[in-house]
Amino acid sequence: MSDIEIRTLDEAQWRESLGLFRAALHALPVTDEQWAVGRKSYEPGRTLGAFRGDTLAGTAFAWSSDLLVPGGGVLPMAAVTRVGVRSDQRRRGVLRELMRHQLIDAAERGEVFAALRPTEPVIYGRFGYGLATRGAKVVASPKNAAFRPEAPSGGQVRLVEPDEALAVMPGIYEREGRRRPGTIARPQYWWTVFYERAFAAAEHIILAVHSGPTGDDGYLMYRPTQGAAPGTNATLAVEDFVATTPDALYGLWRFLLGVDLVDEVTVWARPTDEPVEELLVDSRAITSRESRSDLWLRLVDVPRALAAREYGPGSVVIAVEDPLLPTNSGHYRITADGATRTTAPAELSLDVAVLAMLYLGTWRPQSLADVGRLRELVPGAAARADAVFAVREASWSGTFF
Ligand SMILES: CC(=O)SCCNC(=O)CCNC(=O)[C@H](O)C(C)(C)COP(=O)(O)OP(=O)(O)OC[C@H]1O[C@@H](n2cnc3c(N)ncnc32)[C@H](O)[C@@H]1OP(=O)(O)O
Repeated sequence: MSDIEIRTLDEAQWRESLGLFRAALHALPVTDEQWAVGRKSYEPGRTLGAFRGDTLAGTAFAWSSDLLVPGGGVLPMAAVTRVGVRSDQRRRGVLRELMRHQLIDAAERGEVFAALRPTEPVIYGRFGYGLATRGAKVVASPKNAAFRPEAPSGGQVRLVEPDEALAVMPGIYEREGRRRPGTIARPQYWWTVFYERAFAAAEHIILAVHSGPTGDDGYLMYRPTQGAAPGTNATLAVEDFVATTPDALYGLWRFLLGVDLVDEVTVWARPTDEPVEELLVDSRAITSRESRSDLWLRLVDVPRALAAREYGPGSVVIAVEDPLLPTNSGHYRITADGATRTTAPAELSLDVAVLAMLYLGTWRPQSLADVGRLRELVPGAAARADAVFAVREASWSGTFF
């Protein structure tokens, strides 16, 4: 019997919970001024507190969001964040209780997925989360970045102030930014944390909106950093880059690489399959492309999740093990026509966290079988599953939370 009690925290307790989370990340508590904006980022009913006696020992939070899956379906998802346990309460099961309650709560709300971005990759696999998308950090040197004559010319780019940004960017994101599997809904609370908070603190951020033939269709948010030594140029660090049409995407790249007095442009987490180098006469103007972890996914309702996505040719029967949410455990037949429970013998056997790694097509079943993450019970089944789970373009999330 656990000595930890999990309760849903009310509004009066949110600030203490945020203080605990920030302390877990070695940050100071928020000031009154910061809290005036920060409190607006809390969705009611979704902050959990773990109590040992009267002590708030740990906390976990989630926003109601959704996930776009291969084939275009959009299903409800808990976007989990602000997870922390007091340093003097650690490694005594507080996180385990929080995760268990949070997943049961998500299931009761009808959420098909939960997702997060961990501080450390070793933490969440045991709760059924797996790395489901990867992103590319792209670094460019504008000095050598001459564009090929056939590169898309792009439309108009205009710099905007915070008020206009907040009026147009959420709409652009929903209309234009949700095409790839792995992209998630950004609730109003998200815009509060990532934009309103930065605007209120007068942080140095620049916002640029791209317009094409049908209106606003992309935008950038970046932070310029002045070089430390006299006479050195700035670095532009892009943190949010939204565009779906190639014209908006490459028009924004053209704008970025054309800003004066800049030595380096870094773009955080673009999809891994965008050939930016091919815009340029000298492909080495893209000085590095680093693959990074993006979204960690948890299938909360495995039957609904499997039934929701589209599949490639072939068929395979998988056995899924989910000790934390045992109703998910069982055999599923997956074919180009869909996925259903079955009593047929399994050909592959895997943990629910490994299923999350396959679900958006980022990892091939065969390559995970090769490293022992899933078991091939029938020879050739993993290779068949490669074709079944394959996706047309790389899945990607691109939203930090
Ligand atoms: C989505 C997000 O918000 S990510 C942010 C996560 N928060 C942080 O990183 C802040 C700093 N760290 C912390 O607050 C805590 O150490 C936490 C939340 C990571 C872990 O909380 P704890 O209460 O100590 O975890 P708990 O005791 O429930 O551990 C559960 C299991 O995870 C393991 N575990 C927990 N944290 C870690 C870790 N950092 N590294 C390795 N293993 C870990 C435990 O050993 C235990 O293993 P077991 O399944 O073999 O028994």
